[in-house]
Amino acid sequence: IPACHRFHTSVQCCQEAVKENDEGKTYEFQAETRMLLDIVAKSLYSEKEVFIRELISNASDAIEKARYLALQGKPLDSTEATMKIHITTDKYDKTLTIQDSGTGMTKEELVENLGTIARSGSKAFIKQLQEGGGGDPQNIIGQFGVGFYSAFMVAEKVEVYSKSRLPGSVGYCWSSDGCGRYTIEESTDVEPGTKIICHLKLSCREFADEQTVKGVIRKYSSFVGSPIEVNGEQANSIQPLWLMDPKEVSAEQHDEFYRYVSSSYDKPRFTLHYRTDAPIDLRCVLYIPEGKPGLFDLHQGAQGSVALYCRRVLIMNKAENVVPKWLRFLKGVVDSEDIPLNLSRELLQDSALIRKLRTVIQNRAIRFLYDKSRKEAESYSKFFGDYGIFIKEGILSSQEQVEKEEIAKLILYETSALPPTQKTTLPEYIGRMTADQRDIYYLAAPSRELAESSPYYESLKKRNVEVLFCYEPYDEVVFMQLRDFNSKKIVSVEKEMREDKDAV
Ligand SMILES: Nc1nc(Cl)c2cnn(Cc3ccc(Br)cc3F)c2n1
Repeated sequence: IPACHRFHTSVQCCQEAVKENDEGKTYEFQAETRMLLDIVAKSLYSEKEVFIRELISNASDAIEKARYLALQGKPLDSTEATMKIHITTDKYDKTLTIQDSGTGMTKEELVENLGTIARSGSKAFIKQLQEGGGGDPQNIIGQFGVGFYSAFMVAEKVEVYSKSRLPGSVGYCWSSDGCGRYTIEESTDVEPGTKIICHLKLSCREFADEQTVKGVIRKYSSFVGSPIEVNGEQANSIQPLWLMDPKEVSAEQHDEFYRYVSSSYDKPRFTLHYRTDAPIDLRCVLYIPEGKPGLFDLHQGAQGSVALYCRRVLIMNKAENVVPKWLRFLKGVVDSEDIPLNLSRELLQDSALIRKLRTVIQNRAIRFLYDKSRKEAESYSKFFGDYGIFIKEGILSSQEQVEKEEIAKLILYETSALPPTQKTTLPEYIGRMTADQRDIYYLAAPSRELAESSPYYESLKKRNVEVLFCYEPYDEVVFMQLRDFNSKKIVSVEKEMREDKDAV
């Protein structure tokens, strides 16, 4: 036991007051630690069920660590059998037990992993939390241990049996009711690793039901690295496609994964599978559906269907802010290690991290689609026919000219330079401009016939100047909003002619 616990002197003791009592030592949490743990246990999470995700994540990390140590040549029976997470439910005792054969905890770690919070400037963190700041408090709550405390959202008592795999370690039993006091004592016949028994509150007894637990695992932990068994039956199985090398993944695997993430029965029209580690760690698989968007999908408020993961663990299954609104037709998974694992819904809303993620994804999606418009003009044109409305919305809703022009690279229009139904992009129009032409011209008309017979068009035709045709009122608004592209003015032929006439 660290010195300060033995000789209880107010100056030295950094952590807990120690009171002797018959069944071993009872510790008190320091005030800050207790405040933070109360926040974690009461308000940090939007849904209580995430405690299962947190405990599984800690168990999985502990197994990963043990696997890593084994690779380092430390003596360890790293047979696959022990590398499982065993979950058992008992409806009669109202308990949920999660056991792992990971590295386990020493007595110090059992105490430290919760106590470190007090030392890592929790006052500032608590203030930030209480002010609801959108900051990224990755330092503390992403850390090992605090997620554990979410168990007290549903448990009136939690027992932790743990034995470290360090040679010569003995097993301990840590127990607490989550109200600031805990006991810790040596315990015999503890397996190496950690076993956590949650004695559920009466109001949370649903988590002693096997089907409920399996449902929560399927929702958040389908892709966790270690096999998870619930009452002896495997409960997670799906391969995290996004972590695989893009070249290794077959079209069939994408079809199956697409159906899983989009809970629909069609296939992906386009698949964007990529990873980057700068400016942020990001692995993602994004799909554009074969099917046309439904009226509901068009709806501004329609929830995106991109799920946000952190290290294979689901954080949010309809992460609205991860992709920009105009890309809400994308479906798939975004996984970033830079997201603190157990951030709640509220904290994720508009954090700087999410904004960075969104920008990276938007730029990559634009580049991907622009490539498609050049390499697969036919399928891109079909895509634009079905989804162009979203892209035009993107131009109208974006705040910066640079971003507007980036998105504008994706729009297709009919043009006087190509036969009817063939379309061009703005960059292609510019590629055909003659040296003396300064502006990009467009003409709004209800149809091609009317456009070509318009007097405005006649004069430009004579001067052999290319004119873009737009038949929807919406398109005209897009051009008026866009104003410039690639430092060329976008000019309506009508206005141009009127000014000339006025000028004459
Ligand atoms: N499963 C597992 N395995 C390992 Cl190695 C660790 C390390 N920290 N934690 C979180 C934690 C921290 C303090 C207490 Br008390 C309990 C608890 F689960 C772990 N959980």
